[in-house]
Amino acid sequence: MPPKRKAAEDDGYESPEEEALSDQETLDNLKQSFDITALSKRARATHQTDAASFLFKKRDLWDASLKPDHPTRPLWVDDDCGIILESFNPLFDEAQDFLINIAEPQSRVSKMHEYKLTAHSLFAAVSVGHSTEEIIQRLDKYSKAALPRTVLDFIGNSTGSFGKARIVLKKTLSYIESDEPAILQKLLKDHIIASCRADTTDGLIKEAAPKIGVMAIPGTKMAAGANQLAQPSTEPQKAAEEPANPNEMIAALRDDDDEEEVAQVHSFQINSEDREKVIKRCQEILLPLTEEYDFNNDEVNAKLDIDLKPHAQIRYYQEKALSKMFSNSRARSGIIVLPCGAGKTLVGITAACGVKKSAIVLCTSAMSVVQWRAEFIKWSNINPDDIAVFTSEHKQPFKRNAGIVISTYTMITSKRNRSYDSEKFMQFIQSREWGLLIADEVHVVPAAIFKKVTFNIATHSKLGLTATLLREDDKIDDLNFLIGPKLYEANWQELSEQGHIAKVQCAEVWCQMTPEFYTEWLKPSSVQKRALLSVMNPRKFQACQFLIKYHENRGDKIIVFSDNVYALEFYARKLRCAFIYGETPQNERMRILENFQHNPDINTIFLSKIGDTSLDLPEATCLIQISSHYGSRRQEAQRLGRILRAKRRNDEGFNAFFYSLVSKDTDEMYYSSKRQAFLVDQGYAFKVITRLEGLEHQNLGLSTPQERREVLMEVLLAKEGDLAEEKIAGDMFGSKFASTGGKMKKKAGARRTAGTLSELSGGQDMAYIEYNKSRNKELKTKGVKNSFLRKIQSGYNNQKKAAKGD
Ligand SMILES: Nc1ncnc2c1ncn2[C@@H]1O[C@H](COP(=O)(O)OP(=O)(O)OP(=O)(O)O)[C@@H](O)[C@H]1O
Repeated sequence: MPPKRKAAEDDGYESPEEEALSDQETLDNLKQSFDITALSKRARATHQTDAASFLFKKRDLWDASLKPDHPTRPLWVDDDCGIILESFNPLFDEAQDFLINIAEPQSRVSKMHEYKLTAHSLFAAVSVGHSTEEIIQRLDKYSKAALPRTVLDFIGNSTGSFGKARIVLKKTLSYIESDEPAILQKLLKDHIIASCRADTTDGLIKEAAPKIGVMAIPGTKMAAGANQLAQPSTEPQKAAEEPANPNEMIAALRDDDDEEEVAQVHSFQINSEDREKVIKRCQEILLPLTEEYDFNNDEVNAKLDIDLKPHAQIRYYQEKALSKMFSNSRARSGIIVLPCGAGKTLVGITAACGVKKSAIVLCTSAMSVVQWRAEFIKWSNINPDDIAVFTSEHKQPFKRNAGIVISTYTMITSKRNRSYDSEKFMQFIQSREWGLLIADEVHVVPAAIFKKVTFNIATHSKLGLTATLLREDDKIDDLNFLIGPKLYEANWQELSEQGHIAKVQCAEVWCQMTPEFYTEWLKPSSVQKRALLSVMNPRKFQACQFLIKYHENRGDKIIVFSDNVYALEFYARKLRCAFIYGETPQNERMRILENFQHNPDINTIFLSKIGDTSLDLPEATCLIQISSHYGSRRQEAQRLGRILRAKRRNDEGFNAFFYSLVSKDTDEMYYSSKRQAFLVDQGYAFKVITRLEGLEHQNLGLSTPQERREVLMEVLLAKEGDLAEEKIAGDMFGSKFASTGGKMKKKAGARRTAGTLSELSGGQDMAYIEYNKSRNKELKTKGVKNSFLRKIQSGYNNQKKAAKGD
């Protein structure tokens, strides 16, 4: 055996010699690597000060540059712009608040969070007011080691060119605006941009810059605007939880007014029809424009009479997200990422109340359109007649000068077979300017579709809403250009700890295939046939029936999801439950959903993938997935979202349950771990249940060989149509994903631990997280009614005062 290297040279990575270790040694080493005491011993032997640093590749570099007080600092930055943040560090909260502004969260498991600095994240950082110096200075403050040269260069190069110029509409005319005239001169040297110039001014247009709104005021308790970030609070979490007194904030603004000099802003006008061309060109020459709407000064478009109702109190994270959009009394286009059920709809409605101009909301399905309309009426004082719904069933525009249109991407973009009424409605949309476009579930919208949307809708600002900025086809970056940068992304675990979304126990239940089904599965056949055999596995059926009984007895309301409609119908009929899929008429859907919500005898419903998104069923507390779409992380997260909004989430010890039933030794196992990757990155752990205790003593369906053979025969005789993916009218994106065949970006696999059902449901040593009820109450009672909107307005009033020279 070759001599082993000395411990002092051991860098934690295998050398060829080490690969030759005997099996026993490898096993011992493996055991050791999971033993924290052994890790510490090993670290001491190699003269290291902590247990983990030797695990990182760049140890030598970090050894040389580690700061003397590094244990008190919360993060590591590697030279590929990766950042690892310790969530147990006392500076965690403020470091996290900062990182969320400048970097992309990659993974946020319980002890370590991973971020990455990207050109887009730095662009977003600059667009919400961070300077290059501030980013470097704060990153250095939190870093355990000196920042690598490559990182400094990357930040310098990216921020040096990003966000320096913006495209704004003033009185419906388009301007390129900047605080630095040199930037505009540089742009005008480009012949394409120069050819799009519309004004004949000699030089540049110069005017007083608008006052920065309340989000940028030092000492503001709530907002996470630029200045607040520049001067971090020592109690960031507290700051987030306690809504500020609006009067104090307005006073702070006034004090501020007296001291500051009036800054200048420079601009030149471009032809409105050349907007896209200029935006594209600026991206090509690495001077991308931010897009902002000066809605307060838009006197051309009619004002929309809309405000939040007094009972609407936006939560701190919703306000944080919105403050990124409205931080200088203008509406900045971009994307807000909040977990499913965290209230993206109210964020969109609040944005519409802030802009107070006609707005258009685009959703992925007609069902979401209905829900958006209901939410507008619930949360805002808008006159219902000012909301026009544009779907295949409704095509009546609003009558007054300003209003809201709610529609689907399909209605706006598909030209084929448009009826006369649809054509008329489209003309209505195309003939006017919109203050705000809200793009719901924006991650599913293909770039080509979104281009059609922007072509059809002349809008001053765009707000994209999503829970998972994830696409299996890796085209997510397109959104940065089509809508704008990501403005905010919330932390799922934090919101669930605070009771805004439910705490969920996730489990993967392995179901052995019955011999006769597995024999068929092993035979050469189509992917779809094998998939159907896996879903229709009688043991999976029994597991599903058992879990339904178990959870109904606990008082849960259960949604069973199946992508495969054949299986959906079979399971639902056999278990005498209602089911909804694409072809279920709207009124029947509503009847089933209403019964599920209010009828104590209807506790389980079956849904096809039409229920994946936007379905607001706060009664649901348990979710069972029997068939799903390949390895789609997006679908897994969205399905989980159906129970994150559980009404009972603040009951003491309450947990929602998410089960994925997987037929053992089939493709389902592979896809299941892929699907879980995103949720694992959000800090969820999946337990694997290999045996459902008590299942054998239950009187379950498909228990006789005769019954099982019959089902097998049915499956084998299933027609092509029964195997095919469900096509949903209005869901133009589902088929797109089918074409990816479940292929996806390489991502970390799921973290799985062994477990039993009783452990999950609290029978054994499950550690329930007790929701802090009083804190949630406190959040509610201390919320300042419509304070956010008042702040937008107060920022504007101060701006007007400044302009008048008050
Ligand atoms: N500030 C708030 N105060 C009270 N209830 C709220 C607030 N924000 C959201 N909710 C409620 O939370 C639930 C979930 O909100 P919503 O449907 O907007 O979630 P979502 O983020 O759009 O989810 P999904 O991505 O799954 O569509 C709704 O019942 C909504 O009324």
